[in-house]
Amino acid sequence: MSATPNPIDMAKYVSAKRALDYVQDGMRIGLGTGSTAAWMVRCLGEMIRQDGLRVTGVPTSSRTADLARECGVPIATLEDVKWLDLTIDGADEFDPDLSLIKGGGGALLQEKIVATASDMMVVITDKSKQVDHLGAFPLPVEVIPFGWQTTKALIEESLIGMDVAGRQVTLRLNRDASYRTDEGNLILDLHLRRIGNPRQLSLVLNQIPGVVENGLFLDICDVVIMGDAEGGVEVRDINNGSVTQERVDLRDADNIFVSVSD
Ligand SMILES: O=C[C@H](O)[C@H](O)[C@H](O)COP(=O)(O)O
Repeated sequence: MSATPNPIDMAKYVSAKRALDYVQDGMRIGLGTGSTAAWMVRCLGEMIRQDGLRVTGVPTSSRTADLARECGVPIATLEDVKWLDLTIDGADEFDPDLSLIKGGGGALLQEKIVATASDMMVVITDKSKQVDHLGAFPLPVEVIPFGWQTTKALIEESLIGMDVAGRQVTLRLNRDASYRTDEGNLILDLHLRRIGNPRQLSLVLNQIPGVVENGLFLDICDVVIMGDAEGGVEVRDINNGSVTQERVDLRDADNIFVSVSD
C-alpha cells in the first residue's frame, strides 16, 4: 500500500478513528474482521503505544489475531474474558434500523458470537454500505461440510414463499477450491437482492440442519459510524435515535499510513 492514502482507505481510517472514542482504559474489546476493522486494530495499536492505553482484544478471526499481534494489541480468547465491554467491526450492509449483513470476509460466526457477548457494538463503515433494504449484498450462510448439498437444497426450498427478490444460492469458492472458514466450514451466498423480512429469514435459516449461522445481525448493533475521505463522519445511535455530523482530527493519519506502507 502506498503512503498516499486512497479515498476508500481514508474513509475507513476516519470511521475507525472515530470509533476509538468509545474505548476506555481497561476495556475488553471485540476486534472485528475485514479491511475497515483492520484500520481500527492499527489505530488501537497506536493508542497503546503512544498513550499507554491498557485494553484486551478478542479477535474474531485468525487474520485479525495476526494483525493484533503485529500491532501490539494484547489479545485473549472469549473463553478467557467471558464478556466484552465493546465490539468494533465493519459490515457489508446496514439499513435504517442498523440491521446488518456481515460475513463478506467469511468471519460471520465468530463475529456474531463476539458482538452478542458485548455490552455495545459499534460498526464502522462508509456510505457504500448504507441501504434502505438489506439484500443487495449476497447473504452469507455458514454450513458444515457434511451433506452441504442437502443443506443447500433445504435452504433453496425454504426461500420459496419468502419475501425476497432473488433465490440463487452459490457455494463460495477460494480460487478453485471451496472457501473454508476458520472453523473449517463452508459458506453459501444467498443472492436475494432484497430481503423483505430479515427476522423471519434469519429464524428460518437457522432452523435448517447443517446451517451453523447466517450473516444477518439483528438488534445487535448500537452505533454505526460512516466515514468519508475528508474526515467527516456521520454517527447514528439506535439507542437514543441521534444522528450527528462530526469531524475527525486527521493529524495522526500520516503516521498510520506511512507505517502500513513500510
Ligand atoms: O466476514 C467479514 C466481516 O463481516 C466484515 O466485517 C465485512 O465483510 C466488511 O468488510 P470490509 O470492511 O472489508 O468491507
